[in-house]
Amino acid sequence: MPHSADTAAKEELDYTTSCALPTPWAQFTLHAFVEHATGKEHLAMVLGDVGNGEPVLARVHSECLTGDVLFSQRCDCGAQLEGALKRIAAEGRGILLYLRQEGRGIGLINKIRAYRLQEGGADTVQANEQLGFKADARNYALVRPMFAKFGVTSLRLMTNNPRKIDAMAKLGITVAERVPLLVNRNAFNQHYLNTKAAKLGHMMTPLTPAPAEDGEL
Ligand SMILES: Nc1nc2c(ncn2[C@@H]2O[C@H](COP(=O)(O)OP(=O)(O)OP(=O)(O)O)[C@@H](O)[C@H]2O)c(=O)[nH]1
Ligand SMILES: [Zn+2]
Repeated sequence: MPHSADTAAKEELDYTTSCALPTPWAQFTLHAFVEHATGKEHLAMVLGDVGNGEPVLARVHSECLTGDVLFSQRCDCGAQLEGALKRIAAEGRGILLYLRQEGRGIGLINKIRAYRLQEGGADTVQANEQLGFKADARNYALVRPMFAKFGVTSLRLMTNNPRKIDAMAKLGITVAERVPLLVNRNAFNQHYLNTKAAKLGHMMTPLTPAPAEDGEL
C-alpha cells in the first residue's frame, strides 16, 4: 500500500510553523519544515490557492548561499530565485520550495573546494568527481511530503533541468508543463552554464565562448 501524504510527512520531515513573508513582489506565506535525518530546515513560500487541483506554477530551488545571498555571478541561482518569485507574484498563485541541498548536495565547504578546483581548470562536473562526489548528489524525496502538505499534485515547473522533471515523476508528482528559467547569463558563468547543458543535460542553448580574459571560471 502506498503511504498517505501524512504518513510520508511523519517519516521524512516535520511541519513546524508559518508566517507572512512580504517580498518586493508579493506577500507570500513562509512555511518551515525540519528534516528528521539531518535536522535541516527546508522552506516553502506559498502564494494564493495552490490546493485547488489546477497545476501550480512551482520552483524547486536548491540552496546556493553564494548565489542566492552573496550575489555570486558564478552561477544563475540568485537570478533564478528572484525570477521564480517574480513570476509567481505576477500570476498571484504558486509555490517555491527552498531545499537545503547546498552545492548540489555536497555542502557549502565542498562547493567552495570545487570552485577552487574549477579555478585550476576543472569544470563543475570534473571538480565534483575529483572530490569523490557524483556530479549531482541531490535527493528530492522530501519534495513529495512538502507539496502534499499544500495539496499540490501537478506542477508547471520552472526549471531547465530534465533530471529534476524525472525526479518529480518518480515521486508521483505530475509535471504538466516545464516553464524555462533562463536568467543572468554572463561572462563569468557562461562556461558553467554551457557545461550544465553539455554534461548534465540542462535545456539551454550554448552561449558563444567569451575571450579568455573575460573572467572564465
Ligand atoms: N557542486 C557544485 N554545486 C554547484 C556549483 N554551482 C552551483 N552549484 C549548486 O547547484 C545547485 C543548483 O543546481 P543547478 O545545477 O544550477 O540548477 P538545477 O537546480 O539543477 O536546475 P534548474 O532548475 O534549471 O535551476 C545549488 O545547490 C548550487 O549551490 C558547482 O560548481 N559545484
Ligand atoms: Zn548557485
